[in-house]
Amino acid sequence: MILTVTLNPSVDRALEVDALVRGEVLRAGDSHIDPGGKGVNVSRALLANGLRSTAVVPTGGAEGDQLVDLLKGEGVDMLAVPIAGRTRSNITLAEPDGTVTKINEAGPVVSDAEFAQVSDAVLAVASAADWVVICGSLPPGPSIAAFADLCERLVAAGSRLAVDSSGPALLAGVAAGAALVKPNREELAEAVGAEPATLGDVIEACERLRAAGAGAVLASLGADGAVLVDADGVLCGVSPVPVPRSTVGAGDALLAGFLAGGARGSAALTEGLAWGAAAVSLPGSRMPTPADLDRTHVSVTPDPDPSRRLHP
Ligand SMILES: Nc1ncnc2c1ncn2[C@@H]1O[C@H](COP(=O)(O)OP(=O)(O)O)[C@@H](O)[C@H]1O
Ligand SMILES: O=P(O)(O)OC[C@H]1O[C@](O)(COP(=O)(O)O)[C@@H](O)[C@@H]1O
Repeated sequence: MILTVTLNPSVDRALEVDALVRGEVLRAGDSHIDPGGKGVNVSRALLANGLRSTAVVPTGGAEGDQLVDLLKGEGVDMLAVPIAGRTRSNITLAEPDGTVTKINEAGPVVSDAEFAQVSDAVLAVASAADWVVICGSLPPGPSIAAFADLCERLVAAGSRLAVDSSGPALLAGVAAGAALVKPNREELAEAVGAEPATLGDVIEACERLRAAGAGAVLASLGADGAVLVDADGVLCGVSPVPVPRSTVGAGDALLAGFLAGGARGSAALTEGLAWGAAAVSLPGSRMPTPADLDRTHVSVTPDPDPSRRLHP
């Protein structure tokens, strides 16, 4: 069983528009409402592929109730911790060429007492989980020290911890000795203070995060695929998608596929890339099912060209 923890979940509304024009009334085509937040999406992707997980989510207000209903509707096992604030709604505007514009709310304030309740709920069930996967932004309220403490307690208790977050929260996961971190390109750049231009730059940045405490680094690079750096060495892979439809949740699908594939080596990276590519081909933040997965277009190599330039 995988335990996902989304400290700042959301109700995600995706609208398809012909073209984004500032100051105009835009008429939406298709629209979707999905339960959202990065850990929630990992749980949804695992479930879509027949794998068990439990999603820990602080929830509050009408949107919190809606999130719980949406998760129930999809059959996601959850541990909802009530909070006083209102769960956020995030909006995605998707254009036909695959361009996605997202508006993410900051989210409700989570008080110290509420964060302690969430932490206790996680720690109470963590020992039964194969992985504890903490994903997404931190809500306003909890200090980085409190988040770092949760990560450290999980690692000390012997949990395999994965962290997919940004900024100080990502670095706290690294310093706590998370078994896996999953930064995207921007998060990696922020973590090491340098914008990667080549595959070699990405590999070097991943090695720096490993030196700082992370067991493995799975760096997702959008259309440039993903790089895995762990104790076994380096693997790079791509899975081209001719016409991306919505990249929302692609990183979450990649992470879920990587975990489902055993979290190690070429097979796991292939699985992650297949799930990521499939998510990009689906509308909104819909997570791929086995019927959506095509592993034949994935290529993974242990011997990448470090001078290969990333898309600008
Ligand atoms: N334009 C794209 N074409 C093909 N695959 C993509 C594209 N965008 C994302 N992906 C796939 O989804 C994964 C995660 O996307 P990325 O944008 O790096 O993560 P995040 O959603 O966390 O920002 C990538 O590693 C890749 O496998
Ligand atoms: O916690 P954050 O960073 O604000 O992100 C939350 C958003 O990320 C998502 O999980 C999508 O993730 P991606 O970044 O992988 O596209 C949405 O469901 C959610 O609205």
